[in-house]
Amino acid sequence: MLSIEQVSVSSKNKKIVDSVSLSLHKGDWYALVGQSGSGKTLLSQAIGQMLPPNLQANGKILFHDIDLLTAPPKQMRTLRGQKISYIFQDYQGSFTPFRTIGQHFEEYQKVHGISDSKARKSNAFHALESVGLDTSLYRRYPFQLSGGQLQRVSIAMALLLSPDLIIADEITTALDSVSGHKILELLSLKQKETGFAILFITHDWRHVKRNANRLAVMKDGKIIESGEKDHILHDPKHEYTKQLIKAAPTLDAMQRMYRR
Ligand SMILES: Nc1ncnc2c1ncn2[C@@H]1O[C@H](COP(=O)(O)OP(=O)(O)OP(=O)(O)O)[C@@H](O)[C@H]1O
Repeated sequence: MLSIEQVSVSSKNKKIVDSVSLSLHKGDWYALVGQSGSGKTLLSQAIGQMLPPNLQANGKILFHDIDLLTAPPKQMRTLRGQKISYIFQDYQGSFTPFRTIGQHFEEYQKVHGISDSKARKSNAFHALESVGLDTSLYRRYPFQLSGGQLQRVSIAMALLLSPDLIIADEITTALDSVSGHKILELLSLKQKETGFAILFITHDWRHVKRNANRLAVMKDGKIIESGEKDHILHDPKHEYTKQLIKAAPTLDAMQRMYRR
């Protein structure tokens, strides 16, 4: 479904992401892990032509045979939301404070060509319910919702048009661990229902272990190890991967806590 081939991201004088290749298949939960500043976010932004203007991506990113790096902006605007959706860590920044949740749903659907206002409202209500939220939230303002509720609204919106690919960048970082865990359970449930693939950027090995089926480890702009999760967790080849795994000693303790 998504094939990233030899992709680099550079500024005027520096290559930040260096010849990265990876591919996602339908239903994959693909974790992208690695040190801070290794280029995970920039790689994910390159997929949707969302890079900051001072950065340039090279290589090929094929999504159902469309090269996303060269697709015209109009086509990208349609693809984003309908086929590829982003969910961010900074969910608060995704909402305009003086507009209700309902107005956000309205705007999102209008942009994507849903012209029937009754259908838009019913879609929004259904989307809220599908992520376990009460439809009364439709009339509320973002500041009247908790962090976990707002991130649920982001997920409802991201899934509204049934995309094939979700790009989730540190989506639980700003939440407490129980809310974060619930958000990932929700995403996993939705993935089972609809079969989207997810590129899941995280620092948290607990989430990798629980949710991912495949993963890639990035360091200094390069992928140093990738493949099946079980394989890498049990037999890491690269010293840096071994260190990352070792640095998550609370893993088993946390799992015991979740099971309780
Ligand atoms: N617009 C930009 N111009 C120049 N350098 C940038 C720009 N945006 C990010 N960088 C640099 O590129 C590197 C990679 O950033 P990126 O945000 O992709 O890292 P990351 O792996 O996602 O890190 P983290 O895990 O901390 O979010 C960092 O050193 C960052 O400072």
